[in-house]
Amino acid sequence: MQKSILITGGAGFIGSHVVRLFVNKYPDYRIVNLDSLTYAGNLENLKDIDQAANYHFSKVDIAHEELLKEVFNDYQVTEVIHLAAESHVDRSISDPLAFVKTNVIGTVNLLNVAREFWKDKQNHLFYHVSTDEVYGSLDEGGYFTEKTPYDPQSPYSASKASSDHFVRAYANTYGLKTVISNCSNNYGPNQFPEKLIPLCIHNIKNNKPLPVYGKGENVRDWLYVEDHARAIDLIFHQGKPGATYNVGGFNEWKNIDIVRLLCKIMDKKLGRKPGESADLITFVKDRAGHDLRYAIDADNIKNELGWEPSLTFETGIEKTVDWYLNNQDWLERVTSGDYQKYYEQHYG
Ligand SMILES: Cc1cn([C@H]2C[C@H](O)[C@@H](COP(=O)(O)OP(=O)(O)O[C@H]3O[C@H](C)C(=O)[C@H](O)[C@H]3O)O2)c(=O)[nH]c1=O
Repeated sequence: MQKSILITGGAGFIGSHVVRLFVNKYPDYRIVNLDSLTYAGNLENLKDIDQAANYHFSKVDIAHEELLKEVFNDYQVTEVIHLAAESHVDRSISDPLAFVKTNVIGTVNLLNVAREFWKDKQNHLFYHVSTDEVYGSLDEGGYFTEKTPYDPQSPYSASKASSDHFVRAYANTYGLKTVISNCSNNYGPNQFPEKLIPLCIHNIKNNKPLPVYGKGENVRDWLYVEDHARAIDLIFHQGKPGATYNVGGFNEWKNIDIVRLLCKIMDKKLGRKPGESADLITFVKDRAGHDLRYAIDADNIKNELGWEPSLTFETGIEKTVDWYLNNQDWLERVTSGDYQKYYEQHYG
């Protein structure tokens, strides 16, 4: 094996796309997917590659240092791509400690195990996959660059900012070779339907209200998840040690416009009258401390590593809607919580 890469959170949304890309593209790498299978982690997301010779799965929580040590030892881990995280802002508002436990303590555990296990630190890489939310909230103008000061506003973004700081502190203090990327909102197949896009697709299909927070004026920059996975591949192989890379789609949308677009696409696909699904739009109480706008300047990764989004938003959103409509059973299973049982019966 050329490399033995531990990918944490590999059963989650972004993680599963990264695991698939690495397993298929690098048959000479051992890919170890480490995931505690919380509500948002689902091995069914990987059923197309889980029989591959270079794929391994380990059900471990990153908050459990002793078990992490065993995994490093069993698989002789040479690199880490760390994606495991609690990621939903609304959940962080109702349960901040869960975010501290996984995103902060879990990351520090992982850093500790890596720095103890890797004797020659410069031969190994610890890659932390993070979020643009660490930069805070923009008003109408400007973009987040790699130099924008951190200004996290939610318990979720505070926990991710903290984990970014720990990664940099371990590079500075212990000589760990690290890299960090901060990405904008992802969309695509396998996203848990608590997030805006899959939630709306699910609710439109089932004629349920589409909850738009506040006036729907908040802006997000959307990137197709496979394009994010491609960026992670490039950064992992070619990123400068110690560097930060911002990843984004140059694709800003107000929430209300995204929801209206989804209604329009789904009206057509479901054979509904134009405007029928939009009747489901329901303005609800705003998210506490709701960040107004995120927008990434992704010029640095473009100039340095030659990365750009490969899909237009029109293509990506069509593919995404089609995926959820063709995978209604997946949606039903993840929303009912039955998917673990289903996976064990079918693939376990
Ligand atoms: C679930 C939901 C959301 N919204 C609004 C709230 C946001 O302004 C926008 C997107 O919300 P969502 O929760 O899907 O994603 P963000 O809060 O922007 O955060 C996401 O993108 C970043 C980069 C991460 O790092 C997070 O992990 C990821 O969850 O729609 C609504 O109006 N109604 C709803 O029901």
